[in-house]
Amino acid sequence: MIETKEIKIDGVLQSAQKQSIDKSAPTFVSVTEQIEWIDPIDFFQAGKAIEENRLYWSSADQKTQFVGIGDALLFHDEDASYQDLKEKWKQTLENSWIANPFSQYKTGPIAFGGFPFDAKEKVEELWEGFSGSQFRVPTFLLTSENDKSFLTMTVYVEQGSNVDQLAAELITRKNQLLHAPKPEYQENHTVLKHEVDPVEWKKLVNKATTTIYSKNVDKIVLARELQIEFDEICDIGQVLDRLQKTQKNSFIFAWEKDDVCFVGATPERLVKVDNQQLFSACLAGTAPRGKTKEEDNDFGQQLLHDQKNRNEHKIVVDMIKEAVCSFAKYVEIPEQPTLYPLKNLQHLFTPVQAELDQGYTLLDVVEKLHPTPALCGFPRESSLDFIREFEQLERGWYGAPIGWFDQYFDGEFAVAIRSALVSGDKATLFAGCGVVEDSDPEIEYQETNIKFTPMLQALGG
Ligand SMILES: C=C(O[C@@H]1C=C(C(=O)O)C=C[C@H]1O)C(=O)O
Repeated sequence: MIETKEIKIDGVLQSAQKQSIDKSAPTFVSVTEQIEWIDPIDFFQAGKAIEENRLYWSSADQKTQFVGIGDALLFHDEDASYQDLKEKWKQTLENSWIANPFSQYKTGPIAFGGFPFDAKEKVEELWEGFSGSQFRVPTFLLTSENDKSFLTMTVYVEQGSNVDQLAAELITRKNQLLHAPKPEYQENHTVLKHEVDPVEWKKLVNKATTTIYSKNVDKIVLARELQIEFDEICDIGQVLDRLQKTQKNSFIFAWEKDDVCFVGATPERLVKVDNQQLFSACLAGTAPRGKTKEEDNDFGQQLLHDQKNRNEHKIVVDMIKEAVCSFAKYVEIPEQPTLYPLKNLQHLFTPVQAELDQGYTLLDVVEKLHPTPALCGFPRESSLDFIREFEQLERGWYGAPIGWFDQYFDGEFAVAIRSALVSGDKATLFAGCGVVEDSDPEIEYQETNIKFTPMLQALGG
């Protein structure tokens, strides 16, 4: 890996080509520059004009946004192996040329993507383009942080590449993206809404409670689907804009592939690693928000003292604690949960902090944590068996790790809930909830209805 501060694209490409010739192998090139501030969603919209896959990520504190356009590199692994991904990334970086004077700002070569909830699930029509795990390093990556904007361009340079032409093409497309006219946001309107078999779903909740009662299972998380149709092709930029404005304390994400886009606003951090500092979160146990301050406070206090929700939450805390302990010398977890307020509901929340032992990376932790009992149940194998056998829906990337990592394997993954798969004028929304011994199907059904709300509203429903 060569790292320089020289950022003139033609100079960098020429140097990289010399390296390709010396090593008889293509060089992975990444060049970062600071640019004038640009609105991330405008940049995302401008990406539509150059007809390349787009992606979007906003941290839950809304201080960092990433927008990616194009695929400089795609890791697609049907087996969704975490270790293979780690190895492929290391190999890619071995023969690379990284020109980045701004590496402290989450810039440079960064891979974005997701894993399936269950790598053994058969991929049917709905999730067709999203089989296995897929990670992409965008050709153009906008990093927006603390009111500063940076652009990282990434390409492969081969021994025989015409580097002058390559540089000229990159500059043309970059100018198209940066100087596009302010895009018009198209209003999305939902014209049809179809809940997939709510009666059957409630029966499934009953079946889960019976199984929990009679067998050695403590918790099973069950999901359901809501299908909608729009009067026109859905504008993802509009959806992101609404999510960004309404869903505080949430990671906002979009990962587009060939006109299909997985988009959502999830409150649930799986894990973040920054310079071996690890941050995870336990989020399970749900109540609605109140209409008045008093009612809201009452709902929150009831949730904090509700034994059913506290049990559901504790299962998640115990598992995450055990998993993180296997990678870290010390782990800090408060004794009692607090409330995590969202626009439409509130959750029980326990933060987790640790120092990751040398030799382990973000991807090792993601592999160990997923699926947590917040999305699968407990014990993992028995609840997964139940989901595989009885849940009537293809989870795909729903409920699975989605996120990013940089050249040092620093990065962040969230759990892809409160999400929808949008394809043209149709979308499928997903929501689930933890079922325990004393769960009531009607109450769980109502809880999933509230969990659909943020996406439904952002989609114009
Ligand atoms: C499964 C979902 O949410 C999860 C389940 C929760 C619960 O059962 O209380 C709370 C937060 C999430 O961990 C979802 O939103 O689809």
